[in-house]
This record gives sequence, structure tokens and C-alpha cells, in this order.
Amino acid sequence: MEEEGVGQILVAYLMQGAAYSCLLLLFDTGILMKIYYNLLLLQVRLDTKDDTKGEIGDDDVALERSRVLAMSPYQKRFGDVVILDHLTKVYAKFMKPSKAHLAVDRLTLGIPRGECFGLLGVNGAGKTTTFKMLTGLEMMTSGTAYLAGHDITNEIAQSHQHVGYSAQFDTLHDYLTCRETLWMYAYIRGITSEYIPDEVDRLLQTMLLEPFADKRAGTLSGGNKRKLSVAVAMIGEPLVTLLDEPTCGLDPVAQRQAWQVFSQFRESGRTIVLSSHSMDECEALCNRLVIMVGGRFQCIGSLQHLKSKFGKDYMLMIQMSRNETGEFEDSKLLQQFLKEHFPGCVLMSTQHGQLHYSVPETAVSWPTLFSALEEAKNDCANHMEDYSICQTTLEQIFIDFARDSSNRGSEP
Ligand SMILES: Nc1ncnc2c1ncn2[C@@H]1O[C@H](COP(=O)(O)OP(=O)(O)OP(=O)(O)O)[C@@H](O)[C@H]1O
Repeated sequence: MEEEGVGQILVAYLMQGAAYSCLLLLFDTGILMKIYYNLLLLQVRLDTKDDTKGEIGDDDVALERSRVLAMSPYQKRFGDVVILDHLTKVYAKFMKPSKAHLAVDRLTLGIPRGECFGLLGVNGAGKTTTFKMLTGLEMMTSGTAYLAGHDITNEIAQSHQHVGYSAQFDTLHDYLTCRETLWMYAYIRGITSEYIPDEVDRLLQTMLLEPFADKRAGTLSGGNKRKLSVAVAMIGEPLVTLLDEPTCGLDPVAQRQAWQVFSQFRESGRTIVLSSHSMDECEALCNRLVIMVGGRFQCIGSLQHLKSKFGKDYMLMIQMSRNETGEFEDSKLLQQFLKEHFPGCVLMSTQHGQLHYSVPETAVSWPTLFSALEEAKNDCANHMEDYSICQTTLEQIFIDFARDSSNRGSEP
């Protein structure tokens, strides 16, 4: 410890060693990140004056949340194959917490085996961010998720063995052909060499990619790239497949083919989580779906459940007849008739002699509606050629939620 000695240097080294080890531990265990993220979250909640304490969405969302929260560790491992537990993401620039943006807010949900689950939401609702967190491409800010029984915060590698992912934007290797791409991912997935040719041929065939099998991915059209991405996600028939807008840009034939493949996949006990802007796709494939707005689940349930719960109106389409000169007849009398018989009905649009009405469900029952419309049709003065009535469509429910959120001024 004297001036000429090495004692002081050794002590300094020891102290440095201890200090750096502590720092390493803090980084490796993610404690520093957790502290940083919690501060970010606090800041976001203070900024948005959020006092919901996790009670977000309608009663079905709350019911689903309580179901997941009541799950035992055993159920989390061997029950539902996808479990989101208060999954949250805040995007922020480092050291700029004031610019923090809450992209996904406390999503809580369980998806059982053999279900096709749909994420519906306006642009920027947080669907892609949710997928990215599930696949480990983005770090979660708080909460966690279980995929095939593995907690993705500390068992992400194990969860990857059971998950296929087709990203929204193609992540293909431009210089590999379709066949080579599928071969490569089949190897990565751990399929034994002797089974790979059959698996690759099967995927090329089911995704209608056979004519392009030996073309480089970089030279494919947008739709074919999408098909290849979906084929990559389905290699080895993983237990869970995450599909971010899988049929975006596909022609109608390829789209129908993809739907058929997804349906067979689901029927074989696999689970699919897909995001889509196509209501038809959700109606055709999904057992259950959620509508997401501003990073939160607003409602959840089967298609029929959502229609019965949120469908406030009947959609009435009336086709006017034409006169001798080929012009559509005047609809004034008919409009008058409808106003008298269905109080509260609203004329939404008139196009090419077609009147599109919204009739409140509370105003009339189905039988009254039909008998009044038959009466109107039989009266020649109304010039009504044909009509059709249906329940509110999923699209209308979606538009109502999106409109509500923009009226409230919430994100996006
Ligand atoms: N890397 C990022 N940095 C900062 N903000 C981001 C980042 N990625 C996404 N966001 C924001 O997070 C929100 C959710 O984005 P996300 O891409 O998850 O939406 P989405 O529902 O998938 O939209 P779309 O239907 O357009 O694909 C958006 O407001 C977006 O601007």
C-alpha cells in the first residue's frame, strides 16, 4: 500500500472488477431495462392521464382477462397454446421519454389449440407490434406471453420451435429460389433431410408456387413473394402460426387457395393467429376475433356474437325499377313509405337506382320488416324492383369502432 507498492492498484482493480460485474449482472438480468421501461410506462400513463388500471375494452374483454389471470402455472404450460398476459409495448427514443408512444396496451388473451384467431384493427392499431413481440423481434415493455407453454421472456428459443411467422413485409433472401428458400427454412426448423423434398414440394403445390419453384425470390411478383412467406411460416406444420396480413396482394384464386390451406391447418389442430384488413377473410376463417383500436382490445368474440352484440341496425338494400326510357324511377314515394313504417331509418347512400338504408333493430322486428317491404313491393306506385335485408356486417361494426376512436381523438 506504500507509494512504490502495487497494493493500491490491486485494490482499485478489485473494486473495478466488482463494479463491472454488478453492471454486467444488471444488464444481463434486464433489470436496468425493466427500470427504464417502467419509468417510460409511468410517463406515458401520466401524459395520457390513464386511470383505467387495466380495465380496458367491453365486458367480454374483461371476462377473457379474468379467465387468463385465473390460469394456474399448469394451465399456462399445458392449456391454451397462445397466452398474452398484459402484453405492453412503448416505443421511445433512447433518453427521450417525452416522445414515448404506447403502441400496445396490456393485451390479455388466451387462444386454445385448433383455433383461428383474427386481429382486426385500423392502421397503427398495434397488430404488427404484437406479432413482433411474440416472435422476439421487439422487446416487450411489460407483461409477458406464453407460446406452446413457454414463457417468451425466458424461454424464447424453446417457444420458437413451435412457432411459424409470416411477417407483413417480405423477409426473403432475394438470391435464393423458392425451392432453396423452403429447403433452407426446413433445415433450420430441424426437419430431417429425407423428408425435406416432400415437404418442400407439398408447400410449393399448396401455395400455387410450382411454376416459380426455381425462380429467385427477388424476381417474384409481390403476390408470389407473399405466398412464399406464408409457405415458409407453415414449414413443418408448427403448433402456432402467426400470419401478418397473409393474403394482402394475392389474386382472388390464390386467396381462396390460401384460405383453404389455413382451414385445413386449423382443422388438423394447429392454431393460427392472423391479422387482416379483409373482413371476408376474417368471416371465412376466424373462430374468434378481436377489434383493436389504439393498441387495446375493444371487443372479442365469435363473428355471430359480435354481430348480435354490436349490430344495432338492419342493412336494407332496395333496387328501383326503370321506366320505358331506361331511367330509374323516382323513389320519393317509396322513401316516404319507409319513413312512415320504419321510424329512425336512415338513407345511407343512393347509387345506380339502389337505395341503401340503415334500419334500427329496435324499431321493427324481422316479420314486420318483411311484411312491410312486401307490401311496398306489391304497390306499383313505389317502383320497387327488388330488396334484400341483412344483419349488420363485420365491416360496419369495424367502421363504428374506428369512428368512435377517432371521435375520441385516441391513437392512431
Ligand atoms: N419502430 C417503431 N418505432 C416507433 N414507433 C413505432 C415503431 N413501429 C411501430 N410504431 C408505432 O406503433 C404503432 C403500432 O404500429 P403497428 O405497425 O404495430 O400497427 P399495425 O396495426 O400493424 O398497422 P398496419 O395495419 O398499418 O400494419 C403505430 O402508431 C406506429 O407508428
